[in-house]
Amino acid sequence: MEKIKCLVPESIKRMVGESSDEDLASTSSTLLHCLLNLPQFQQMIDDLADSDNSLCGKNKKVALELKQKGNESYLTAEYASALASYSQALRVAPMDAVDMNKNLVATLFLNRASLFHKIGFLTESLRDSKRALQISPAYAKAWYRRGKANADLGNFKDAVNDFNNAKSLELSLDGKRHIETELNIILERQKSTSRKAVQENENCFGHVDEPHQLKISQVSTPDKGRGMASKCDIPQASLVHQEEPYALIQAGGKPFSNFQGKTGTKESHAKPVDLCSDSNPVECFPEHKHECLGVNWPAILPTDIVLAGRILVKSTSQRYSTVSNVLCDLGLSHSYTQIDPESKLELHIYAIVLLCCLQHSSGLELPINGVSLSQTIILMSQIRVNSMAIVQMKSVDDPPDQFRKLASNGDALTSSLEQVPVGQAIYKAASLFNHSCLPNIHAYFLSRTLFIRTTEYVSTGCPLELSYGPQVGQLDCKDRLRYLADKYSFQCQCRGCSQLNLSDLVLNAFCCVNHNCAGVVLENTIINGETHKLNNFPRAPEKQKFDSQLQGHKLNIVDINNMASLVLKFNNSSLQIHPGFCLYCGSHRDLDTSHEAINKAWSYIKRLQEAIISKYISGNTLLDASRALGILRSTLHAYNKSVAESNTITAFDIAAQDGITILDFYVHPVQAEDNLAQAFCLVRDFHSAREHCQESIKILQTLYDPDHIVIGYEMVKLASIQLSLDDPAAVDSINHVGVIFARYFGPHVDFIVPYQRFLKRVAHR
Ligand SMILES: C[S@@+](CC[C@H](N)C(=O)[O-])C[C@H]1O[C@@H](n2cnc3c(N)ncnc32)[C@H](O)[C@@H]1O
Repeated sequence: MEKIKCLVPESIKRMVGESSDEDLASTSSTLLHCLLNLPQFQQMIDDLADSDNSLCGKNKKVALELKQKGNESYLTAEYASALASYSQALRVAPMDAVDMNKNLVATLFLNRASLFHKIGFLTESLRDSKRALQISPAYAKAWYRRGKANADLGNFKDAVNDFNNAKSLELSLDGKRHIETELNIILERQKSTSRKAVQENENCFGHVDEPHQLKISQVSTPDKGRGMASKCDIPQASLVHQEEPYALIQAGGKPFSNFQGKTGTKESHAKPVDLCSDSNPVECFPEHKHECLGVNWPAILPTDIVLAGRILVKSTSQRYSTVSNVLCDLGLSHSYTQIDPESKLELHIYAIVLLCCLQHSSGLELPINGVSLSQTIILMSQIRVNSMAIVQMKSVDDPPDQFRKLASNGDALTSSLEQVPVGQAIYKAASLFNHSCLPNIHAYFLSRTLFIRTTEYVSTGCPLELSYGPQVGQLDCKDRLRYLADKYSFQCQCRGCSQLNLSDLVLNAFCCVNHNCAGVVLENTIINGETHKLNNFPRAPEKQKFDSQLQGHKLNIVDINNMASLVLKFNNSSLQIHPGFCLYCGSHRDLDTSHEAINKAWSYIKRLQEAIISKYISGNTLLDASRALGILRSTLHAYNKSVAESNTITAFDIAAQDGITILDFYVHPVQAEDNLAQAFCLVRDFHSAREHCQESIKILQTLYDPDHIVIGYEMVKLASIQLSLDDPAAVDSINHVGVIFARYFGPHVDFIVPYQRFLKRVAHR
């Protein structure tokens, strides 16, 4: 891409960079003309779309390495990475390669089928085991896997047939016995439950009794375009929306500058594979040929572009359907005109590349001209703003086993309940939900189905808004605004970015030089954002301050308001904010000197981190780091996020002072709180681990709201540490976890957070 960009003449770059959506037909055809005359461009299309010129090429050795990598990732529950490795292996594995007496491609399909089953993608699991059987019809494990998928999909008759085939093909006696046992279980299930009931309970994850979609309607807003609002008062944790994807692909692909799906979680860099929503995906989407016939573009181009390709193929393969029909039908918003010139050029080039690839490899009957290109660019711009990353909880292993393992090691569970992206999709109706940094709804997925639930009581007429990524408590206002402008090209108008809130004031603040004062001192960059809020909403801050964040949490309002009045002094109707001056008592802090001190302190702490990685910690390194911590604590505000992060170091500090070597412990700032608890657990200092967890929960409750999901994740850790200490307070923590997760996932909590079931049982005992 970079090479091609460099070959585009400056005049065309300028024209494309300045274009609006109305100019697209002419800008794209000018660029098309230019690129088609470049031999380098022709070569690129050949490399991407011609299987003989395959960039990756078929290579058994590479396929075996990727298979091994996939197996390792699978074992460590790195499911997104395992999925990417198996899919890449499938692309490069020669069709006739043999590995351990089995066809390699069939084995890879089988491994991926097991993985899909694990993460709840039953249709994909069924499809991949079918593919394995097409290649190796006598593959007992593939029959067994297909039987498992069929059983969980409620297709009991097929499942029984598959298990019988597996049993007759299986050579080992143990294997036969195992299949026999599972077969009996399935026969029992078939007998005891009607097929309909099974489908409702398992395939639909038990949500059938829950009414939804009655309570919301589409509205038009002055500052955010169309949006969704409540038609009646909606209680907390109500299901307000449920939807299947319009188009879907596994998340990731090459990171494409600004182009990522909105998610609220991490972004994936896995390669795209096919996760189709159709029952017969291979036939429906010719680009799927890439997996076994060696076309490269779906593996090379960014996921958003491949998703656009999928929609184009789908639209043109349906009779009477055209791209403009699809654009009309989707009716999605886009922000082409607002995006930066560089991204506009990339979109133009990708549109040309995509249509050329589709024509070469899929026989797409779509002329490549200004009209089709401008439609493709609009489609890509829509995907950019509206696609969603499908995420699954990483730890989906049987929780009791994990706990048993931990218990037998004498450790507590401190692994985070991390979410991993497994797909990227367009949900047509859900695209109408606007963003808020203080969201009142929460989106989650069961397999590919999207669910949206209220996380607080929503009164009639209120907008229903979810977070596209950043939230109050996680980033300060300026960083959230920058993120949303970069990724989605809009200036956020949500209540979190337009009203004062405590988090934004303390997240990156300095403390007051006066030791008896808990007020905050802000820098210019933060003040600009906060003044913007005050200018836009000039009412007295007391009235609008933190209540909106705290609806439904009356007990804590008093605490947080007390905190708020401690950090800043409300001055009737105005708030005077000046860089370097305490918002409460007005004392002055020299910010330049403070910055110098902090940078120096961080350099000592980084040295300690390096020492920990090298597993040699000298006394001096420790002493310097401890002093540095003191400086950080006396310079930054107590609720500054970096102070919380610097606590991590204390863990190592104490551990190392106790003469304990910390093995294989890698410090990553983003996982600092996790690391801290884990470090204490590693050195069997569960009391300190508990203290840290409680402290970090206290900070997080102030930065977010007291029952935010982030606190739920921390509470799981606290509960597991308390269980290790036989601390009866574990029951309260577990109950609190239950309250928080029920708020976000309603009755689906057991599917999303399997630990929850186990924790509840322990609490009950
Ligand atoms: C996924 S769409 C949401 C539906 C959209 N409002 C519509 O009319 O189709 C995202 C777009 O909505 C607008 N939007 C969503 N949340 C917003 C917010 N908090 N502030 C300003 N604009 C917002 C932006 O234009 C953004 O690109």
